[in-house]
Amino acid sequence: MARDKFARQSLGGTLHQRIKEARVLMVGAGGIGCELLKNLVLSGFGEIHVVDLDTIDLSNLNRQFLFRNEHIKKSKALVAKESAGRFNPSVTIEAYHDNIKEGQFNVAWFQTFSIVFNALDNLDARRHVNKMCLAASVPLIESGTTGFNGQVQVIKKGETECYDCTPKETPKSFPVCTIRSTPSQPIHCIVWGKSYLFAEIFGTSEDEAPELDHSEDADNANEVANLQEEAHALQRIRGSMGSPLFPRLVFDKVFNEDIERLRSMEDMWKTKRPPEALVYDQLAHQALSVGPTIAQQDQVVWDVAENFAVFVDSLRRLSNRFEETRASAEAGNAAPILSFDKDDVDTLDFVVASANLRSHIFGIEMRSKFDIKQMAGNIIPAIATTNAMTASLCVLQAFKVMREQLDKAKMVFLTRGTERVISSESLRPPNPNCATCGVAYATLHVDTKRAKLSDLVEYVLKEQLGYGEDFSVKRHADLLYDVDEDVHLNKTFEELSLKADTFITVFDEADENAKVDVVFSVIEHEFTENAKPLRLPEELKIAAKPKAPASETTGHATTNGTVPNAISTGATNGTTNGTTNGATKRTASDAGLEDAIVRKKGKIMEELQKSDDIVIIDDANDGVILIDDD
Ligand SMILES: Nc1ncnc2c1ncn2[C@@H]1O[C@H](COP(=O)(O)OP(=O)(O)OP(=O)(O)O)[C@@H](O)[C@H]1O
Ligand SMILES: [Zn+2]
Repeated sequence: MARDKFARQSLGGTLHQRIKEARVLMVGAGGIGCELLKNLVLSGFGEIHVVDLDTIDLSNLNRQFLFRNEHIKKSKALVAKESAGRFNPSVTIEAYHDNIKEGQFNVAWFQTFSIVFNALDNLDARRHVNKMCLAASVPLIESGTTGFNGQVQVIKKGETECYDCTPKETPKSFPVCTIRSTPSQPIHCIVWGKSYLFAEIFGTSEDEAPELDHSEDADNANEVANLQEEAHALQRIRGSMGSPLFPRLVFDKVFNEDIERLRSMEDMWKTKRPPEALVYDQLAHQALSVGPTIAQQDQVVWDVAENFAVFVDSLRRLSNRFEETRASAEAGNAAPILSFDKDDVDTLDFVVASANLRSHIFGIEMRSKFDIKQMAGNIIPAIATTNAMTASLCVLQAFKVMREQLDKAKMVFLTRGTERVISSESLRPPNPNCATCGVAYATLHVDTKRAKLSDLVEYVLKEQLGYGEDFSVKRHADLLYDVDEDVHLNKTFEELSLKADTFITVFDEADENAKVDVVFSVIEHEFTENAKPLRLPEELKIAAKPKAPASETTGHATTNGTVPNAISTGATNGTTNGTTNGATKRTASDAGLEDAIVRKKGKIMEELQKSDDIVIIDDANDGVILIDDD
């Protein structure tokens, strides 16, 4: 019996053949990627390319099941290829231990794929692949999970929303004054412990902390100046590290002196409870009865004396480590710096105790070490089941794209706590004002040694594409040309470093009928000597910019930078989406099922017609699986 008999029966002859001939790209071989690669291999996708820049970590093993203990520190992409390859020897897997943003993965390379799968964990890489798929006109299946939530989005140039069509939330940050002067929640005190106190004593200065938002500094200039002075004073105390007085000096500064100064600013506390400074000697006395194992009790909330004991002890542990690094720095190594790491118990204990002491001062609820570890490490637990379900939904959506049934493809959500675990929404059309997909993509063949910017401006843009006088040409934010900036016109592409795979964007600034922005990707090309040294390889028709303002997006896709993708619990809208009433089922011929099987399945198909839920039927007799997720 042919190995792929059941796959063929389940998928239908046409789709099965397409899958076999497909060349697909999977970016990211982590939590979703491992599951997805297994699914792709077992579904019989003919050629799968896997890109991942990372190596395997111990913490990946609980859910990234293509990896085992012996693979730690090895390339994720290469090990994933090795492990998944064994599931189906007729599938070819190519692995790249590299960043997808590298130049070798250019538009021409993306164009060689039938479909691309994103299994990434960050906005930047996701946005990059989104743009490359638009430029290469390849469909993209975007996915992400966070805890129990998952999401799959089908993106096709010109037909659906792209990843950038709905704005994504940037990582959470807090105004400096909230963290340094007026905390009101445990997270404010945790960020203070981690990004201010720990950083000032053992690391680099707080200015570099991503959690701190300095945009309101100008409005609070006086207080910001005071806070800077406090930080400098703390750095002076850092000089006495190693002395037995060090814990007392730090404690008195941040939990007493600075608090008394804040408390004296009466205006600040008219509507809030003023902070209450702590006294070192009092707590030192109470802490005498605290047991030595308190720091190991991570599920209980420690009282003030217990937090004090852990504060002093972790400060001592960290100071010793710092001194050791300083000694080796003097021996010629890098300057001593410790960084916060949720898995480094000394740094975690210090942040937990400092945050809780500060919470106590401001009348904020204290938290357990376990909770603070999650919050300080921005940890949302990754759940293997969510990854597995999301990866399978990616493949089901890919089937629709490959059947050329984009109208049936859906944005799919996984949520917990709602009536339906899986819900879906129709794909939306592109947002005409999207800066990523509301533009035209084109390639430009160029002999970069001979072609000048003037060839692009005069010959291609004005003569061939009909641009007027008001337009500008940029590479990222660098202005190369506009009507007032013509200094580069006589320079060659090479002189302007416009090498292969560079993107050049042309912005039409005409008052009337302006064209949409065009993104050209430069492709190095050889021309005969007399020919123009650059040309458009294909005819390019550029649409006019839309006139109406963008319609309000309802913002179902929100992302929080650390969270892998466009997910927010409240927004997945589980119960109202994903109605499947009236969904048409695959016909027998479409499915390509053999006659006998169709007869056998007649009853099941009838059942399917009645059902309005996702159905997966496994027939134990002949192994046929009918999957319907319309
Ligand atoms: N620019 C990039 N190029 C290639 N691979 C990338 C890029 N950015 C992220 N990745 C990969 O995407 C994968 C995402 O997987 P996942 O979200 O499970 O993260 P993880 O690092 O494996 O786990 P965790 O972050 O939970 O410890 C990772 O393996 C990561 O290396
Ligand atoms: Zn878009």
